[in-house]
Amino acid sequence: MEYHYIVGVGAILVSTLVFLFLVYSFSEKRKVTVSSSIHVNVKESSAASQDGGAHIAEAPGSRDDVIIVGAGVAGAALAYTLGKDGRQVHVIERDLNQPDRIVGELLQPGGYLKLLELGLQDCVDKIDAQQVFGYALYKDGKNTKLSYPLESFDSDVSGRSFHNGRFIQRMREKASSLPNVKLEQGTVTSLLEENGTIKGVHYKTKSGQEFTAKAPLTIVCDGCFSNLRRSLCNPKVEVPSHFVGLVLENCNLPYANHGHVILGDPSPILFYPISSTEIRCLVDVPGQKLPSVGNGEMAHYLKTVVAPQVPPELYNSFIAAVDKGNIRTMPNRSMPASPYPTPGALLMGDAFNMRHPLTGGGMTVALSDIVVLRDLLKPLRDLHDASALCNYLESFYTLRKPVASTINTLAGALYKVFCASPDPARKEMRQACFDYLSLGGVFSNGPIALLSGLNPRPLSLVAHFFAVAIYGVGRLLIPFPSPKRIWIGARLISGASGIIFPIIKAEGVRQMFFPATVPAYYRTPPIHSHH
Ligand SMILES: Cc1cc2nc3c(=O)[nH]c(=O)nc-3n(C[C@H](O)[C@H](O)[C@H](O)COP(=O)(O)OP(=O)(O)OC[C@H]3O[C@@H](n4cnc5c(N)ncnc54)[C@H](O)[C@@H]3O)c2cc1C
Repeated sequence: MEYHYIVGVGAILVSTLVFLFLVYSFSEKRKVTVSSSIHVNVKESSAASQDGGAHIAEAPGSRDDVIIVGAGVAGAALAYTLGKDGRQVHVIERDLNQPDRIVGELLQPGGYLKLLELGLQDCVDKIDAQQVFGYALYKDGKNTKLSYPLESFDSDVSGRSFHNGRFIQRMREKASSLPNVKLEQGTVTSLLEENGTIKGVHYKTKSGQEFTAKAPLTIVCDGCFSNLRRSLCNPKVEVPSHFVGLVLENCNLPYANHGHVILGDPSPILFYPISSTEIRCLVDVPGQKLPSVGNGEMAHYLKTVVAPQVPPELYNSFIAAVDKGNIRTMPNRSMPASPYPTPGALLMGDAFNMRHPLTGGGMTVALSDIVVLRDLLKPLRDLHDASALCNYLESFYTLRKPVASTINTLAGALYKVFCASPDPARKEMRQACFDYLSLGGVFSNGPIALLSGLNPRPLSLVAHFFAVAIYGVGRLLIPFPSPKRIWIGARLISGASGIIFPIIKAEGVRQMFFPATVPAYYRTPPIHSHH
């Protein structure tokens, strides 16, 4: 064990030094320019303004400061936050009934800290939410427990898992309890654009009536299937896999109040509690195509391929859940943030940025972004000077990066490492990752602090990622390196680089590692805003 520790510590040191050197030389060579120009995709959004003619009624009482499209996790939290800061907020949500979905059920402790900062922590009360204290990781019949480093926090600080719809309903109620927040049911059909500035939205109520709502700032939070983001960003969506969701009843998790990740074949299987009596199981199915639920292929797949890999304590409940037949699926989408800063509008939540849900990071990123935006908007009394505001808010894209890019990169990289592969180098990397985390101490605390959002630092992420790779190589080469082992080791390192560097590149090297060198970082609030 001691020898493993020494290899591990050496691996961390070497990886940090090598990475610092690489980043330094990369950033010297490549001057990444962050465009400060205002880019509006006029073609797409002008269609919106054309039909914004006289036949559509203007919503009554439109003295709103902010329109929020969508009252999901991001929209509801944002509505409360801006409402509390005294803004007149108009939220338009397609369906105000309690959602029933398999997404957004595990809030990492870092996300809970953001709820605290926003004063929304009571939204996880009274919904039978379960505290989560860490993860259990399973591979080939072995398992290891990874606790969140929560020692220095109050006892209420932990992860929370719950029914997503209950959580959202609590946040919607809380937002609409503020007199200056108006929550309305309606479907936003398009953005209202005039000369490159977004002035509001067109929306339809359930009865088919069409309205226009106007406000100096429109924040689009219409979620992962966003229809409205097209004119506000360059959406490059990838769908590496799907999650298949089941609810297990009448069983206990091997580690109570922990998430369980099975490093399965072909890819990971997750379990976590969503109430005092229910356990969510999410089975990752790689690729674009899913076995059909309708014709029984999915049940067959779950019983023959997945069930044998489920921990024995959960096996019977897993089979019972498949037999019961309430099988839900969702695409696992990932999309780096790539906004066109547009006067009068902003994207937030999944409409803006997505990452693989393996690490349960989506809500934490959304809530963390809301804190950044709230702090930026706070000094502004008036939001009417759209272009000055847009210019100022470009700093948002850099200020959010340390947290968002760490969580995003970890999700993408961990998903790749955790998938089974016939390639011996990838197999070594996966095993090295499991063994590295099993070492405990700094080897598990560092990565779990990243995953939980408690300490999301990009440099720490890269250091641990390459430490895992170097640890894997060290074990291959010590004590007897053979040519074959050297070859596998070299492929392991190149494979690891091939996983993480493209993700970091998409996140933006400079914004991620040197945010203070991005000019927009220093934008100050516009001074003269006219009323
Ligand atoms: C399978 C899966 C599992 C996940 N698990 C987790 C997890 O455990 N932990 C975690 O932190 N994250 C998880 N995520 C990610 C998380 O669900 C999202 O990051 C989060 O829900 C984003 O919030 P949002 O407000 O952007 O979108 P949503 O919560 O989806 O809200 C969007 C809202 O907009 C409304 N809307 C859409 N279009 C319109 C329109 N035109 N007009 C009006 N309203 C509209 C919708 O009705 C909806 O209420 C998971 C994602 C997936 C796919």
